Amino acid sequence: MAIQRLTTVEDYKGFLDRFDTFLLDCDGVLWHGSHVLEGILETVSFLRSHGKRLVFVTNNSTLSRANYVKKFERLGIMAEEKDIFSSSFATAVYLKNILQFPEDKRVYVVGESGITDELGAVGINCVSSADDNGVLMTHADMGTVEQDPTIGAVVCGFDINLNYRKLAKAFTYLNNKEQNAHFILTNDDSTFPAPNGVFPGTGSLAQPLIHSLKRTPLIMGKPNKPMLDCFFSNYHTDPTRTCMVGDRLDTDIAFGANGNLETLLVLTGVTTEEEAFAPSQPIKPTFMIQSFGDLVKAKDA
Ligand SMILES: O=C(O)[C@H](O)[C@H](O)COP(=O)(O)O
Repeated sequence: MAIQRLTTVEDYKGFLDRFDTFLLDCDGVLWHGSHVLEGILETVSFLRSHGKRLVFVTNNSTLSRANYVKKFERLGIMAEEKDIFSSSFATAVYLKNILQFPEDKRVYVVGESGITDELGAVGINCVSSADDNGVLMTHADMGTVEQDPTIGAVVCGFDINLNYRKLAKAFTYLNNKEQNAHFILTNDDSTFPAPNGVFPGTGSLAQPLIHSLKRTPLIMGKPNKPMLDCFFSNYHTDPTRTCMVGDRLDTDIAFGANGNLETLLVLTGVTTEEEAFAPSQPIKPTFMIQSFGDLVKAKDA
């Protein structure tokens, strides 16, 4: 099916009339870091005033839902925890409900507070790697990294303070065949969208572990099945009236397509128009728009 390009006020109005619920990716759609993209605040208010439901679906694991609420508020967007669905939350739900993670085991977290907070909120004991932030490792230290029999899983998310000491610990826990700890990535994004371009993302940061262990981790985030299953068990939306909006074909648009939803690609993030239209591109959005913030122009229709 050809991608429907939305460019006129009539296109925007026709598009909005088709849906009641929008699942919105965050980085690259709403904001870059702490910079809200043009027209987003107005579009969010306009959609809500017309009874549209907005759910924010993000692979970014660095904040808990409680802290996302604060971030949204700081940026001028009202949101409640129930409106936010993140890869950290999905990881916590998965460990608790699907793996029934044992109470006497702990999770070693290579990542930021979003993961430890969400795991803690469902009663899972964590060992945060944040204690090793900025702690350099020497060759002599290599003999000091010890096994920890209480570790039942290692969860890796985005970690701006990733270092060799954290990798050495995660490797040691995961390499113990008897312990057989679960290996979970919050998401597999190759790049991380920032205000001035893209940087290595969670999937790239986890490569040293994947390569050295020769183990395939379970990947929670978009577009993978665990996130999808977790989403549909937590939110009951009519799939025919729900649209997934994102800036990446390989995560957001694939996520929507895997859930049989229609999709809208925005061009304010990672995927370019050329990539989306490339004949060799297997993942195609239903719709494409320059920016989600353009939709407020439907007011004038
Ligand atoms: O590497 C990452 O963690 C991701 O690139 C990033 O956090 C993506 O978040 P999203 O676009 O799903 O909001």
